[in-house]
Amino acid sequence: MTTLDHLFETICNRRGADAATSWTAKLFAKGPEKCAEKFGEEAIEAIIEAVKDDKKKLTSEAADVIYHLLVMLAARDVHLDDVLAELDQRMGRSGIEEKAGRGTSDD
Ligand SMILES: N=c1c2ncn([C@@H]3O[C@H](COP(=O)(O)OP(=O)(O)OP(=O)(O)O)[C@@H](O)[C@H]3O)c2ncn1[C@@H]1O[C@H](COP(=O)(O)O)[C@@H](O)[C@H]1O
Repeated sequence: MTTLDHLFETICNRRGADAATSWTAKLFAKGPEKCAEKFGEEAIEAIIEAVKDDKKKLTSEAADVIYHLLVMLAARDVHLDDVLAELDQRMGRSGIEEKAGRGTSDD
């Protein structure tokens, strides 16, 4: 399982969790619109660091962007696998080929 797969699974498992102890559950409780807004904010923060050419902060902000992208997708019931399949299709390759490369334990 890749880092992205693992993170997406963790995020999905936070549905209905205690918002007092889980940031993800807190975001889900605020609704998909708030999740989308938060993703936008994080994207802007990443843009700022890219423009400043602060590689360390850009790396950190990029991680925030990816996390909040996955929360936004989950909030609208869009699965990460479907996004990855779309990317595979654009590269003219099959998802099976990619999965084999990822060394998933479930196949
Ligand atoms: N990758 C992340 C991650 N990246 C960022 N964040 C949180 O996203 C928040 C966004 O940062 P902000 O500076 O905008 O926070 P803030 O100012 O308090 O937000 P506002 O109240 O102003 O909206 C921070 O509180 C971070 O903790 C994350 N929270 C969780 N994860 C992952 O999700 C998993 C589950 O987390 P919980 O749901 O908290 O259990 C964790 O194990 C991590 O792997």
